[in-house]
Amino acid sequence: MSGHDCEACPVASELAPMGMQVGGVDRVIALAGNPNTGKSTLFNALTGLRQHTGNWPGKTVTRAEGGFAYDKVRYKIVDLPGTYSLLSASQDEEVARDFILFGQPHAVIVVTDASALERNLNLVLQVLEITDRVVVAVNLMDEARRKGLDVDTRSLARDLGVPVIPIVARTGEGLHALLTAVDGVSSGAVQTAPLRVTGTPEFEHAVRELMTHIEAAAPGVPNSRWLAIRLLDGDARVEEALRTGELTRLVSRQQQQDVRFSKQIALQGAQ
Ligand SMILES: Nc1nc2c(ncn2[C@@H]2O[C@H](COP(=O)(O)OP(=O)(O)OP(=O)(O)O)[C@@H](O)[C@H]2O)c(=O)[nH]1
Ligand SMILES: [Mg+2]
Repeated sequence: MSGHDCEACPVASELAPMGMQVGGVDRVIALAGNPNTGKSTLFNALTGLRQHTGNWPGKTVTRAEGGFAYDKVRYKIVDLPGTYSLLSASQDEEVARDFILFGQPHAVIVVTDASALERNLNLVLQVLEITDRVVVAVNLMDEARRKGLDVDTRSLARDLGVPVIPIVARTGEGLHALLTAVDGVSSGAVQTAPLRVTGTPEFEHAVRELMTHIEAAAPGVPNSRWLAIRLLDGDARVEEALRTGELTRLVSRQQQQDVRFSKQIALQGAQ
């Protein structure tokens, strides 16, 4: 991979207003997950001491961001607040949701607790509704093993349609496999097929109708289904993004980014 500077890449213009500095990095990734699943431990394991904290603009929620390089790719990693949902019921949830949706990170690692997977999957599914660039890290595998729990990450990966990697963030076990998956998903080389939850026929009908309107208003929008569901729920932030044209601007940037990825992959293939 070349020493591409993300200052000039499309994602930079979305991240700058969020107070992010993206100079000198190739890709931006985010860590999401329920509280206490080991996100910060993983963040520290990946970044060492190269981390900064600050507040989200206008919000009191603390943000930690840092950098690391893996396989010659320079990553910026953002540790999102721990949340049980992304429905913007609290500032933490809004920050995490807005970053995943509007910050458009190249990949989101959802950190889960191996001993409480079922409960953690709720958030995984919500993230999958927004983006297909997801890697699930099943953390605290040491604790699960101690409790005699067997986690079938292969079946889970097949069912969720995204890579699922067992790790022990505290000791670094599984981090190479995790970063290999992150590389594949964030470069676009690995295409995921995320599981999406469906509702009653009436609900699906309403969603489809709204999707048509959203896609007409913002052609090529990558997550019109999620946006439609949020609109049905009366989500003011999504409504505003549609009304102000913010979504349309995001779509054109996303398309430029996809072209950039294709070029990168072609270049890598030619080397
Ligand atoms: N045994 C074990 N403990 C871990 C592992 N990863 C994290 N922990 C511990 O789990 C606790 C929570 O870890 P954090 O990294 O603070 O979790 P978090 O997701 O950042 O928590 P919030 O920021 O509150 O959402 C800490 O006591 C960690 O030391 C692991 O792989 N194994
Ligand atoms: Mg934390």
